[in-house]
Amino acid sequence: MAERVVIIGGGPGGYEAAHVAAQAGAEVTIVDTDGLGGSAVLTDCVPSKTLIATAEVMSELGGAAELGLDFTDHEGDAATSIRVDLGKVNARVKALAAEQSADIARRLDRDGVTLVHGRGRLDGPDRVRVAKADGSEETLEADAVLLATGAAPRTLPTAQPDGERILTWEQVYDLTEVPSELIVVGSGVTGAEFASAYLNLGIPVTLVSSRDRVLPGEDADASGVLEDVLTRRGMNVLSKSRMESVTREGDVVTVTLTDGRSVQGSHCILALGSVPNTADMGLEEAGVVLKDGGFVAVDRVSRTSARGVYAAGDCTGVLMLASVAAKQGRIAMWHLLGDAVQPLDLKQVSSNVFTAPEIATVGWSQQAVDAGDIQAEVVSLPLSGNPRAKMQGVHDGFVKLVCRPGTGIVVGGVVVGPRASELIHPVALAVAESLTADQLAQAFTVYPSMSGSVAEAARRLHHFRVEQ
Ligand SMILES: Cc1cc2nc3c(=O)[nH]c(=O)nc-3n(C[C@H](O)[C@H](O)[C@H](O)COP(=O)(O)OP(=O)(O)OC[C@H]3O[C@@H](n4cnc5c(N)ncnc54)[C@H](O)[C@@H]3O)c2cc1C
Ligand SMILES: NC(=O)c1ccc[n+]([C@@H]2O[C@H](COP(=O)([O-])OP(=O)(O)OC[C@H]3O[C@@H](n4cnc5c(N)ncnc54)[C@H](O)[C@@H]3O)[C@@H](O)[C@H]2O)c1
Repeated sequence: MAERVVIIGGGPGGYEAAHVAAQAGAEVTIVDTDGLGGSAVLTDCVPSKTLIATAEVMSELGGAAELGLDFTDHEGDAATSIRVDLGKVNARVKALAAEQSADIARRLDRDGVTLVHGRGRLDGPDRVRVAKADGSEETLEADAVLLATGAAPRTLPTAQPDGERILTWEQVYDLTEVPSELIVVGSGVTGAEFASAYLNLGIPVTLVSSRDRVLPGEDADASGVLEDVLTRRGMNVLSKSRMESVTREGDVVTVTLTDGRSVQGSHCILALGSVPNTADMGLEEAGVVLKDGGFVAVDRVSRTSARGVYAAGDCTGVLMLASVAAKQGRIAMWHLLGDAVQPLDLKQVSSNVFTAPEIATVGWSQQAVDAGDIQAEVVSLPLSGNPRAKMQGVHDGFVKLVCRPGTGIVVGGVVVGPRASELIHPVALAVAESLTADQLAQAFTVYPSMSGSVAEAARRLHHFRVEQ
C-alpha cells in the first residue's frame, strides 16, 4: 500500500515536498489555510520582489542623466515627471501572486495531490485533525506528517498594526496612495529591502535600526556599501535606535525610541522578524520538541524528535529562505521514501538581499575567516574598475572570494552590485563542486561583462608555483 503523507502548510516547504512524494507514488494530502504557495507566494517573497522590480526601474531612471538622457525641456523644467501609481503597482503585485498560487495548484493537481482547506493540528504523531472554515472537522490518518507551517510577522504589544498606516510587510500591498513619509522599523533583510524599494520609488524614508549598521547579519563591507548608497540617496538611517512604541493620531504615525527620541511620518512598516506558526498545533503532545522561540527542532534530514514527523521551512528557523524550505521539504520526502539523500548543507546556500545595490552571498563568510572558524584567503575587488560597470554608470559594489589557502578551493563569496543575484551563480557553482580559484579564473567571461570581475578576483588568488 502507498505511504500516506500529510503535509501541513502549502508554502515552498510543503508543496515542493508534495511533488517529490507524489512522484514517488505516495498518497499525498496538503492541508493549508491561506492558499497554495504559502506566505512565500502570497505575502512575502513574490510580492516584495514584484514591488522591487518597479522600484528598480525607477532607480535606473534616476541614473539616466549620467548616461546622457535628458529629462528636462528647453527651459530646464522637468519635461517628463515619473511618478509611481502605487494602486497600479500593488494591483499587479497581487495579480501576479494569485496567478503563481493558481499555477502551483494546477501542478499539484496534475501530480494527484489532494488539497484540504483548513487549519491542521497533530492528534498524535500519525493523525492530523483539520478545522475547516465552515466549522466542520476532518481527520486524516498518516504514515508520515510534514510540518511546513511557516512563520508570521512579529509585532509588539506597544506596536500593533492597524492595517492602514501601521503595517506589517503583509499589509503594504493594500496601499493605494503613496506614503508622504515612511518609517521602516527593523534593518534586517526585510526592513532593508522595503526601505530601499520605497526610497527608489521616490518616497522619503527613515530606517530605524537597532544595531550599529543595517543588515547586521550580512558581510560588513556589503552592508557598509549599502548604507552608504542609501544615505547618499537621501534615506534617514537612525542607527543604534530601538523602537519602544508606534502610535497613530489621525494621519500622523509616531515611532518612539527607547532613548526617548521620536520620529514622525505618514506610515510605518514593522519589520521586527518572524514568529513560527507552531502554537496550538498539538506538537509537544505528539512528541515534537520545540526550540527557543517555538521553532521545531530538526536534524539535517528534516526529522523532528517524533517518529514519522518531519518539518521543513520557516517553522524550523533554519535559514529562513524559500529555497531552503523547498530543499528541506524535498530532503524529508527522499529520506522518508528511502531515496538517496544528502543532508542539508547550509554552506552551499546562495542568498540575495534585493536592495539597490543587491547583496548576494554563498558559503563561508569573511566574518568566519576573521573569527578563525576557517583558514582562508579573502580577495575583494571593487566593481568600479570593471569596464562594463563604467559603461553602465555603476559606481558601487564589489566581488569578494573566499578560498582555502593550500588547495585554492573556493569556499565562499559575496557580490554587491546590480543583479548580484545572477552574478553569484558561478561562485555558488564553484562552492558546490569544490572548484579552485584557478578553475574559476580559467573559464572565459564575455568582454565587457560584470562577471569579468568574478574571474579577475579569482585570478588575484592565483599563486605562482615556480619550479626549483
Ligand atoms: C518580506 C519577505 C521577503 C522574502 N523574500 C525572500 C526571497 O526573495 N527569497 C527567499 O528565498 N526567501 C524570501 N523570504 C523568506 C521566504 O518567504 C520564507 O523562507 C518561505 O516563505 C518559507 O516557506 P515555508 O514553506 O516554510 O512557509 P510559508 O511560505 O510561510 O507557508 C506556510 C503556509 O502554511 C500555512 N499554515 C500555517 N499554519 C497552518 C496550519 N496549522 N494548518 C494549515 N496551514 C497552515 C500558512 O498559512 C502558509 O500558507 C522572504 C520573507 C519575507 C518576510
Ligand atoms: N531576499 C530574501 O531572501 C529575504 C527577504 C526578506 C527576509 N528574508 C529572510 O527572512 C528572515 C527574517 O528576516 P527579517 O529581516 O524579517 O528578520 P530579522 O530577525 O533578520 O530582522 C529583524 C530586525 O529587526 C530588529 N528589531 C527587532 N525589534 C526592534 C525594535 N524594537 N526596534 C528596532 N529594531 C528592532 C532586529 O534587531 C533585527 O535586526 C531572514 O532569515 C531572511 O533571510 C529573506
